[in-house]
Amino acid sequence: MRMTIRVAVIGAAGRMGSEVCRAVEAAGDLELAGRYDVGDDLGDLAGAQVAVDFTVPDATLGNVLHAVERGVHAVVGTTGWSDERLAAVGDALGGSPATGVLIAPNFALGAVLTMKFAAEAARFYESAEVVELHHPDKVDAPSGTAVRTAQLMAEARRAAGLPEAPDATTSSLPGARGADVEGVPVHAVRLRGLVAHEEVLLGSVGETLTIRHDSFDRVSFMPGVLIGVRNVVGHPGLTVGLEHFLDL
Ligand SMILES: NC(=O)C1=CN([C@@H]2O[C@H](COP(=O)(O)OP(=O)(O)OC[C@H]3O[C@@H](n4cnc5c(N)ncnc54)[C@H](OP(=O)(O)O)[C@@H]3O)[C@@H](O)[C@H]2O)C=CC1
Ligand SMILES: O=C(O)C1=N[C@H](C(=O)O)C[C@H](O)C1
Repeated sequence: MRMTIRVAVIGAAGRMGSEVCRAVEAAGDLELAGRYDVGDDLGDLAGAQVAVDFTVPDATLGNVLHAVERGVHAVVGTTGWSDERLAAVGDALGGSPATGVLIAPNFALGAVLTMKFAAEAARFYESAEVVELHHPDKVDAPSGTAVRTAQLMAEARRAAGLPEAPDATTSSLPGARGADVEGVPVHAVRLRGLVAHEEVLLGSVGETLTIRHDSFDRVSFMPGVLIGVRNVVGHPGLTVGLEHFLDL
């Protein structure tokens, strides 16, 4: 029989954090030990074994370090992770080698598969662009998922020796061609009514391939978050991306 895992949620009053609290409370093998939001003292994280963080890019590193220093595993969905910030987590884990941290830009299983399929397909096409579409209350652009998708595609294109994608643009309004993520243009749409959506566009002469994922409800992220919580306990060190817990 599986032991109950005690979970603390940081950002518990937010859109994702409140959904995570509901999912943890509904899971028979998990116990919601504590809810924390802005201004709260994280203290001992209510004796939790795993802290789940869905806060803001400026707060998440501090929260993760707080957890790791106390030997509390962390599952992190907050975006805005740079190589420097990831390295800081790695350094902290050096002093707490039994602790695991999972940082994933997207916990929706379809979004994880989209990233995988996009990376797989990228080397076969001349042109590659990413469009992400989100609710207008999102504070960062482009989305962490879109940046990761573009990075994976760029890596695959480089490995295959593909040249730069064709683009004859010589004059444009600022932003018209999107953000340049390692040579892959990423476009961000903010629209009331949307939740989280991504389209990967690939093209060669005479054909295009579109890979699209839609999260219509934040409940779509919960199976992935719970997989993260259950697996991070047995995976010491830093894991980036839920795919590593899905045998992908
Ligand atoms: N990986 C994934 O699958 C997903 C990732 N995300 C990411 O998760 C993050 C949160 O998204 P979302 O829930 O929509 O955002 P919300 O703004 O709804 O929630 C964030 C919550 O964190 C609180 N908060 C801010 N600072 C702190 C702090 N220092 N300590 C504790 N709590 C704090 C906010 O309080 P206040 O509002 O008062 O500032 C708010 O309640 C974003 O980075 C988003 O991109 C979102 C969906 C899926
Ligand atoms: O803010 C959101 O809503 C989301 N953020 C994550 C991201 O930036 O990739 C994941 C998902 O797209 C929803």
